[in-house]
Amino acid sequence: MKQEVQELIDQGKMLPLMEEFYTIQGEGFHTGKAAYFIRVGGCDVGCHWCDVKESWNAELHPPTLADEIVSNAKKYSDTVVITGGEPLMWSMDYLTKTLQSQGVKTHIETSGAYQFSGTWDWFCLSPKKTKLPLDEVYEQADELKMIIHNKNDFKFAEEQASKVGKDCVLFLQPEWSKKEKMTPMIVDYVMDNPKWKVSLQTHKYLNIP
Ligand SMILES: C[S@@+](CC[C@H](N)C(=O)[O-])C[C@H]1O[C@@H](n2cnc3c(N)ncnc32)[C@H](O)[C@@H]1O
Ligand SMILES: Nc1nc2[nH]cc(C(=O)O)c2c(=O)[nH]1
Ligand code: SF4
Ligand SMILES: [Mg+2]
Repeated sequence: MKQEVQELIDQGKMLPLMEEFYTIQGEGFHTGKAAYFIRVGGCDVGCHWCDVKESWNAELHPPTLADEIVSNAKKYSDTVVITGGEPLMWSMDYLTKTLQSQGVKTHIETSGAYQFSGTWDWFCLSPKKTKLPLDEVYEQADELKMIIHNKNDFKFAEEQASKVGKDCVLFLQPEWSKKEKMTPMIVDYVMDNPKWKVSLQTHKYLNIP
């Protein structure tokens, strides 16, 4: 890669952009809210059930100027969701400051496995067993969204819930390929443990991005 491009990436002024789209937030606390999604490439957390494996190899996604991403995003929405891939693999400071300076709210979807950066109006933390969140990240979480793929994941969810702040909203979300089996178990679990809420990937039911 050219040195100038690498420098801009290091400064967070360029990011490997996989896709951007205006849709409805399908999951978690802000379900149902219109938002512009920015999907940044690169992830090595390695979830075997990941629903965007095409995002993993950052080299497949062209380095794109953050200023261009911002000027495009604000045409669509006053709320941007930055996801991936794993957005915290990259410095989010410049992108989020620029969005906020133009009156756009910044939301993130992250595993928390990389160094914290960015200024966030909403921080959704979705921890993974293969690469746990860094200690510094738990206190940032406005929302904890645990994916339930099998029964053992309830225990992991409780362990992770003990690490976030008391105002963090707690969600259990069925892993999509196991939803027929796990959703009824999540429903029972939430009725028995009402500090949790159910989150569904509603965009997949609606057949929207
Ligand atoms: C694709 S990830 C990208 C952001 C970040 N890498 C993360 O995992 O939080 C976006 C959200 O989708 C969730 N997710 C990914 N694959 C899923 C699946 N098969 N079923 C349910 N949720 C899934 C993740 O846990 C995360 O909350
Ligand atoms: N509609 C919609 N809502 C989402 N919420 C989180 C998503 C993600 O992939 O991060 C996502 C997504 O891909 N589409
Ligand atoms: S951390 Fe997120 S993007 Fe990375 S593999 Fe897991 S679900 Fe996919
Ligand atoms: Mg998704």
